Amino acid sequence: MYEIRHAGAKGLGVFATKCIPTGTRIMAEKATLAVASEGQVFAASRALSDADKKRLMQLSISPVRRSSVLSWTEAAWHSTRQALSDVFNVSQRDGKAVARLPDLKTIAEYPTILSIFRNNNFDIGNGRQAVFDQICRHNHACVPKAQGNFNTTIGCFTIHAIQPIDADEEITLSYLVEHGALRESRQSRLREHYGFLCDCPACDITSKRGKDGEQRRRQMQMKLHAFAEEAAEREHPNVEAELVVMRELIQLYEAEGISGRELSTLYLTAADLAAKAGVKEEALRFSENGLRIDKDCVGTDSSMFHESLARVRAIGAML
Ligand SMILES: C[S@@+](CC[C@H](N)C(=O)[O-])C[C@H]1O[C@@H](n2cnc3c(N)ncnc32)[C@H](O)[C@@H]1O
Repeated sequence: MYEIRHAGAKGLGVFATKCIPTGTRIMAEKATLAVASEGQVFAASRALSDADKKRLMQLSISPVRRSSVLSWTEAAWHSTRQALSDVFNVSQRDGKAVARLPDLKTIAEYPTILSIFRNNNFDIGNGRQAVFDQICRHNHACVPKAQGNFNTTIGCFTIHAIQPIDADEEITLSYLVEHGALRESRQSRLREHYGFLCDCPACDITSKRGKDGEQRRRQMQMKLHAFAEEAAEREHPNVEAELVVMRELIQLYEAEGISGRELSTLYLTAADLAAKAGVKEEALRFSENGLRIDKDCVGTDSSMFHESLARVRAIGAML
């Protein structure tokens, strides 16, 4: 249902080859390389098979990072540290074996490997980051068509359509953690981490869509701030007031086209508040919406979906 092809100035991208309905699992892929910290990238890359290493080296590098951030000093530091830890581990194991020191070619390509890692890694939970062969070809959009989540049941990172996708349309993900952020903050994070300026419809503030979106996001921020300040001053939670804010936030998110687990979380929080406030019908409706969106984002085989299901059951028990 997809193909990887050129996406203009963005490099390669992933495109739908037919209409993809919301909730479809577009990809499920095992990591080529997964680490708990950047310091482990060098060792992990050395452990790859030739075929995996070749695929890793074909992923994209940010021009910004290649030239200014990564240096030979960094490469030398990581490789020396790795060499020392190899010697230490091997001599720990059998007392006499000689560790294989990295050759010059391996050290020379390390800045490239680290650049590739930084430009392509996804959070897979438990403090680990991973790169993937095909999933890493998805480009960013601030209001994306798809979402990626790690599925521990199948040990794969999955990509699900969170909006209907037309044939030939690009399948995009958001690289950002906070989806309701204002344009300036989104742009500066993307520039700093990936070296590009986003020109997605939400970032084009010369258009009505972009201007309206920015206004909605400003409202989201204001509501969240006002709410946090008020909550900090209160001794007991004001369930009704929290519910009002949640309803407004849901409306703003939906109007902006932000879907995915950000929205299901809002719905489930609102369902919980509605149940506590004794607004039964709304609690049921919000629970249903939250669970449906979650199912669309991760699938019923995901532990994330089962956690939400347990939450909905707990809400049901309050009614
Ligand atoms: C994870 S890779 C995505 C796939 C990449 N385009 C490729 O050719 O393999 C991230 C890189 O893609 C490019 N990119 C992603 N989204 C973009 C966007 N909205 N505008 C411009 N460049 C983008 C940037 O160079 C970024 O550093």
